[in-house]
Amino acid sequence: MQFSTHLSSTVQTQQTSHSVWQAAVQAGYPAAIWRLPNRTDREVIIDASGHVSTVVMDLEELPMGFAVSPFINPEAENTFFLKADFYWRFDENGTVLAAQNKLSDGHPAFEALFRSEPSGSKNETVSTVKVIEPSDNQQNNFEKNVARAIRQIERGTFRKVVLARTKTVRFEEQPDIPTLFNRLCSAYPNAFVSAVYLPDLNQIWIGATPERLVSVDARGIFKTVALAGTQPAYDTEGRPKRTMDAPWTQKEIEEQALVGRYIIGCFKKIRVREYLEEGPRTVVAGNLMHLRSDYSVDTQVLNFPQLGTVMLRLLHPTSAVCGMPREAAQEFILDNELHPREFYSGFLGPVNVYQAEGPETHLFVNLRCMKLEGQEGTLYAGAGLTEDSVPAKEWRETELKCDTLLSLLTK
Ligand SMILES: C=C(O[C@H]1C=CC=C(C(=O)O)[C@@H]1O)C(=O)O
Repeated sequence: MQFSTHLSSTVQTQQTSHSVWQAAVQAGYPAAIWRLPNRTDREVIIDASGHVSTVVMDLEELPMGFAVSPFINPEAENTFFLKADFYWRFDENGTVLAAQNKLSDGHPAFEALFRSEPSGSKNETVSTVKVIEPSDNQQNNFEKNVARAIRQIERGTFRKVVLARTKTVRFEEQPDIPTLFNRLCSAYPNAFVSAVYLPDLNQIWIGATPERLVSVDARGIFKTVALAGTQPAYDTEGRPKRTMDAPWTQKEIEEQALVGRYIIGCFKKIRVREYLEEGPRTVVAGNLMHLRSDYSVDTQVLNFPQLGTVMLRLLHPTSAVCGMPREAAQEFILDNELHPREFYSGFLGPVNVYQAEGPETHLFVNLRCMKLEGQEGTLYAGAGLTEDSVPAKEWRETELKCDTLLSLLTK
């Protein structure tokens, strides 16, 4: 799809990622801001329809936009999609590198979004936050659920399940999302950092996830990963551990291997044998370390341009967030978890966004994230369980995962 590169000069050159985000939220337009792993530029999309519609994820057909999927989304047919009516790319200092606009002159969104002068970077602080510490009851319930899951694993109902929990925080006033976003970008350079405003739901989701679900770059290279196993990235004295020294238990090796086997099973289903597998290796994700295997396929050599779409439908939800076998694990999650996951452990990311060489899609699993509704934030974290799981250790693991965001909120 081609874009007009025209934007009124005020819109094109004077905006910052801060000001366009604020303008969209104030005017009630869906907006997404993101930074890809190991990149410095930030990208922003605003949907000028004022609503987020749902689409079937067909990467071949979809226009440029930003996808947000809930955890429960069979065949990815019910995915929220922000159309790129406005698109900007900024460098890390906020200079506009590219700006595109799909609307005709005089569209009411121009007026609503940019009627005032760009406000610049006002209020670059995150308001004071009160963490509602989980009660013993919450911890007990989670650990009871873990024990219940282990019994089901021993009975053979499933081999692995991922159980999640929430943690609530209250802000004195709505936090400044672009500031929080910038903090996440600086703290987690190899994460996918994003914030999405969904006015219909009155929610903002913000996070820094380490898990790529499906990417197809401009050269047609498909990528996915098998990520699992968790340990702190720092030793007890607070010194960073060396990845080569990270000790992994049999439980964690098996947990990650199950995710890898699941991905290979998906390739087998569609008779793709020409995939490259690298790893598993230890990777750092903020305050944590994981085991990760990387998979890639050259879709052009294979003459299989739909691979991204086909794999997305097969992969989501992977056994890194659901379990194995998938159906039994999902049933257990729906029956036992105390909070609906909503967009946590769904996927999100840019779709068909033009880069120098052509359109690219980069979808990530929505982990290490927070839902913000007014002044209340809900953090989500899950832990992969196998028969060797210890309930108290799994709770501790979810606490560490919540810290990825919490440590930056309480800074
Ligand atoms: C489910 C989460 O993490 C997944 C990704 C990496 C490691 C995981 C684990 O060790 O359990 C989880 O499978 C989460 O962060 O909420």
